[in-house]
Amino acid sequence: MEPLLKGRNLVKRYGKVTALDHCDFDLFPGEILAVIGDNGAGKSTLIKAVSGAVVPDQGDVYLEGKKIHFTSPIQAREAGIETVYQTLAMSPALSIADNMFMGREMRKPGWRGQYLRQLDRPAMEKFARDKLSELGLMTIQNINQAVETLSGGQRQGVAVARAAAFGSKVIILDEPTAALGVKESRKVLELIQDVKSRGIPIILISHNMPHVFEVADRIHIHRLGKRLCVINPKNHSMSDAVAYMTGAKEPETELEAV
Ligand SMILES: Nc1ncnc2c1ncn2[C@@H]1O[C@H](COP(=O)(O)OP(=O)(O)OP(=O)(O)O)[C@@H](O)[C@H]1O
Repeated sequence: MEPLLKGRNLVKRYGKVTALDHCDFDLFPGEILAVIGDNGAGKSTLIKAVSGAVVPDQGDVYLEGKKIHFTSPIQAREAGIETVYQTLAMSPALSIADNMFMGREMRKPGWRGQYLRQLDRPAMEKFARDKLSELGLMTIQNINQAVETLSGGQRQGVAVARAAAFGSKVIILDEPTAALGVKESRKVLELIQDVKSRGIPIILISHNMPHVFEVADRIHIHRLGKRLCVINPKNHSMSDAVAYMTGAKEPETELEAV
């Protein structure tokens, strides 16, 4: 099977620091791929390099087999790759519906939308409500509620719903459960499974091994700027994964147990 998103020989240097050191990457259709690694291993840089937030110094990125050259995250978004960063990039004072759109607002039909740029609020609210209910997030009662009044888990839910609404090909989640409690993390993990069941592959960066082992189909282990190996969580323990990550143990082959 051909990877949906593929990176080959990616290099990114920041001065003397090599954040990506001839790194390969593969995401296959329909899978949840976790990316794990120690602090500073280069996980965020890798994800940025495949989603247009960083332009690699060397190497190639392919989407559906075609070479791509994203020079901004907007281009990646337009190609169907949505990223939810840890910081969420939401406007707390704006409503849930407004946050769902952020730069992709729906305009009224006809001249009022085209010339006066008037927003089609009822259509936007319906779209936001539909997307949240598709992902089982209808505990949120009021779509016009400001995002700052939501709990951490609900906010993360809105961010994932936004990504799922617009990310037609790939969704990238950077530490989606890092700031959440047990119950809220559970909801986000369920959301991730829901998105997968709708056929959209997910890249999940996380330091939380139980969460990674619960949802991932494959685990890309990153060390010193490159892919060390890819493991199948069914055939490896969490302590194996941590040992590979930290260098306490070496895998037998790069694509071990894919
Ligand atoms: N914009 C930048 N300028 C300079 N150095 C950077 C920049 N971004 C990342 N780096 C460096 O590149 C290396 C890899 O960083 P990166 O954030 O990709 O790691 P990470 O695996 O995501 O780490 P963490 O788990 O701590 O978030 C680090 O040494 C980091 O200091």
